[in-house]
Amino acid sequence: MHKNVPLVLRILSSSVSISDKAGSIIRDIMHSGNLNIVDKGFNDLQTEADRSSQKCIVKSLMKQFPGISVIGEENLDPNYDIPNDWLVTKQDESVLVQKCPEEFHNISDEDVVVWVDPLDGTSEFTQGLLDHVTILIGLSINGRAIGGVIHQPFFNFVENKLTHGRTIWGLNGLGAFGIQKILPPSGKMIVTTSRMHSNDLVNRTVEAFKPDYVAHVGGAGNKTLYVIEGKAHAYVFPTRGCKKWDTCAPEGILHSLGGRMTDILGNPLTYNKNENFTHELGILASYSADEHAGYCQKIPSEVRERLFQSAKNRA
Ligand SMILES: O=P(O)(O)O[C@H]1[C@H](O)[C@@H](O)[C@H](OP(=O)(O)O)[C@@H](O)[C@H]1O
Ligand SMILES: [Mg+2]
Ligand SMILES: [Mg+2]
Ligand SMILES: [Mg+2]
Repeated sequence: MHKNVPLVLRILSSSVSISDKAGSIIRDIMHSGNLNIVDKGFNDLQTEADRSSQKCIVKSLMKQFPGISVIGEENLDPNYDIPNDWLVTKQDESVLVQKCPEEFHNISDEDVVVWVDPLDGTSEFTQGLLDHVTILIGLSINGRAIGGVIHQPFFNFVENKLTHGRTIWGLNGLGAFGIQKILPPSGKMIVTTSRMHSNDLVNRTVEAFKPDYVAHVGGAGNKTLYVIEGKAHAYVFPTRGCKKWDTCAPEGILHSLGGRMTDILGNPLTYNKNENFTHELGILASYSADEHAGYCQKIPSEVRERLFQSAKNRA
C-alpha cells in the first residue's frame, strides 16, 4: 500500500495515526486511575500509560516497517501481546500526499532509527499536570533528526469531555503541520527550563541569559513547543538527563520551522543507535537558527568547563 510514496513519508504518516491511538490509551488509563507506578530509580517514574503507549507504538511501527530500527524509552519484556485495536495499520492520507524533499527520496530501512518516548513528562502526568505531557516519535536518518511527531493527548483537555488532543508533525525541507510558529516577544528574553531538576549549574546558566521571565515546565517535548509557539526564546538545560527519545522529534520539528536544537555548547545532537542514549552536554533550543550562536555564547565559561569535565569523567 502506498509503495510509491517514499519510506520517510510512510513512516511519518503511520506515526501520526499511531500517536493518536496511543494518546487515547493514555487518556483511558488516566481516567481509570490505575497508573501502577514503577520507580525506575533516582525518581525516574514509569506508569501503565508509559508502558501501554510504548507497546502500541512499537508493535504498530514494527508491523508496518519490520526492517527499520525502533528504540523506545521503556525497557519492556519483548514478548508482550496487545489488544487487536492497539495495532494501528492506518496511514494518515494528509501526510502521504505531501511532496517529499529530494534528499529523502532514496532512504532505505537500514538508514532509519525511530526514537520513541511513549509518554514524555511522566512526573507531571502523575502529578496531574496533563498539559505538560506529549508523545514523541522521532525520525532519524543516518544519525540525524529529520522530523517526527509530537502528540499532546491532553491538548485543550476538559474533564468528561471528548478530546482527541493535538498532533503535530514535521519534516526538514517540508515544514511542520498541526502547529503555527509564533515569534516570541521582541525586546524581552524568556527562557524555559526544567521544572524538576534545577541546580546551581542550571540556575547560573539561565541567569546568564538575563531573562525577563523563566518558564519552569516539565517535558522536553512541551518545552520545545514553548519555543515554537513564542512562549520562550530558548529552552536551556545545561546538564545531562535528556535522552535521544526526548529530543529527536522535537528537534526534527523545530528545525523544520527554522529553529535550532544542539547540545548546550552548540554541537549537533546525534541519533545513532549504537551510541550513548544520554545527551551528556545538555540541550539548547532556539526559536531561530540565526539567534542560536548568540545564545551559545551566553553560556558561562565555567559552566562549559564543568560540563566538559563531567562528560569526560563518564566517558
Ligand atoms: O519521558 P520522561 O521520562 O518524562 O522524560 C523526561 C526527561 O527525560 C527529563 O530530562 C525531563 O526533565 P526536565 O523536566 O528537568 O527537563 C522531563 O521533563 C521529561 O521530559
Ligand atoms: Mg521517563
Ligand atoms: Mg521523555
Ligand atoms: Mg517518557
